[in-house]
Amino acid sequence: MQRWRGLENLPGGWGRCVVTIGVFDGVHRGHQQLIGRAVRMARERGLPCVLMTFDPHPAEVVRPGSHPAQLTTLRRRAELVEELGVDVFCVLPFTPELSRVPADEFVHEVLVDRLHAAAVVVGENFTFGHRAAGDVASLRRLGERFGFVTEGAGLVSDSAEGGAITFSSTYIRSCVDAGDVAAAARALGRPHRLEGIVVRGDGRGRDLGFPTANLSTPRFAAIPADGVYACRFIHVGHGEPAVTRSLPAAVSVGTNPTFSGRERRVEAYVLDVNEDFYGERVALDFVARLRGMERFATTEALIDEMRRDVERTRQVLATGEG
Ligand SMILES: Cc1cc2nc3c(=O)[nH]c(=O)nc-3n(C[C@H](O)[C@H](O)[C@H](O)COP(=O)(O)O)c2cc1C
Ligand SMILES: Nc1ncnc2c1ncn2[C@@H]1O[C@H](COP(=O)(O)OP(=O)(O)O)[C@@H](O)[C@H]1O
Repeated sequence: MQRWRGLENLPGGWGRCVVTIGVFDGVHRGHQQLIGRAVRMARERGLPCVLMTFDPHPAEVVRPGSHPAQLTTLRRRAELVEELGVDVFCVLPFTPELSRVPADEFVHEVLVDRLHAAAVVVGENFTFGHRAAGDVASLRRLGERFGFVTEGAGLVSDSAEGGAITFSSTYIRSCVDAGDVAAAARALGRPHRLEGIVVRGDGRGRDLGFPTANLSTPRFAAIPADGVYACRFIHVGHGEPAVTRSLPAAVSVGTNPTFSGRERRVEAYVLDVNEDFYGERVALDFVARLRGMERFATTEALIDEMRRDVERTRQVLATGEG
């Protein structure tokens, strides 16, 4: 998969392509169907499939301070869409100028002049251009004029829930925010992943018998509600070839009220290992919520509960999808 930032450096002799456009935060099951459709159309026509996305999130540019919690970093989004068969991951820097480009001008300049779109695939609720004036109908009209096909794909619902839940990034953010990581995983088609770098904490964990890797997370990362979770701890080794390990972990999200902490922390006790993770880039896949964050009267009571958390983590990950 090629990765482009902006449209200034397209390869020479760039021909036609199939384009799908969106923020695609989470690359959830609805996104997966849409992208799958674009990839199939591209294959049928013998053309490359270009996925166009934006950075930063358009909401932040249109209404500063309104950046939604981010389900996937740009790097993770690229990884996930590559698995779906996308040929080009194209990131358009979303600037105030771009937000003011009228819909028809965006189509003409970006989709037609630059990308030479033969087909454009978007969700049926897709809007674009200044004041979100462009929609699937206007895209279709412009496509007839400029010679590309438009496909407005239907939104995908969860059949297990009787179609009551339509998959969307907003719905998944609310699941994560409420700590319902199982519902988030159903909508994503995989557990919600939080990435981070391991930093120093208060140096207390080891004395408790549970050293924890404290994660420093990206600025807008979607962090599950305070509580204790069974997770998979993902660590990519430094060897050649790099080996990725997925280890069971009991994870605490919260301010450590037992010790009257103030900062909200994400800490992972990785089961059955004793290893230095400081400075490492790691990730947590949130599989199940075990309980809420509690303030214990004594350190011993906390330790007893952590032992139970570890046992439940073992059980959940042995029987579940983890
Ligand atoms: C599985 C697990 C469950 C935890 N549950 C709680 C809890 O309910 N209440 C609390 O105050 N701290 C809880 N903690 C956080 C500990 O207080 C924290 O790991 C300890 O203070 C070490 O902090 P440090 O890594 O900054 O040294 C939990 C930690 C783990 C790993
Ligand atoms: N099983 C383990 N799970 C998590 N971290 C571990 C484990 N074994 C060793 N460590 C290391 O110990 C550190 C945590 O020790 P801890 O006493 O909790 O200090 P801190 O407060 O700095 O996190 C981790 O950052 C990691 O480098």
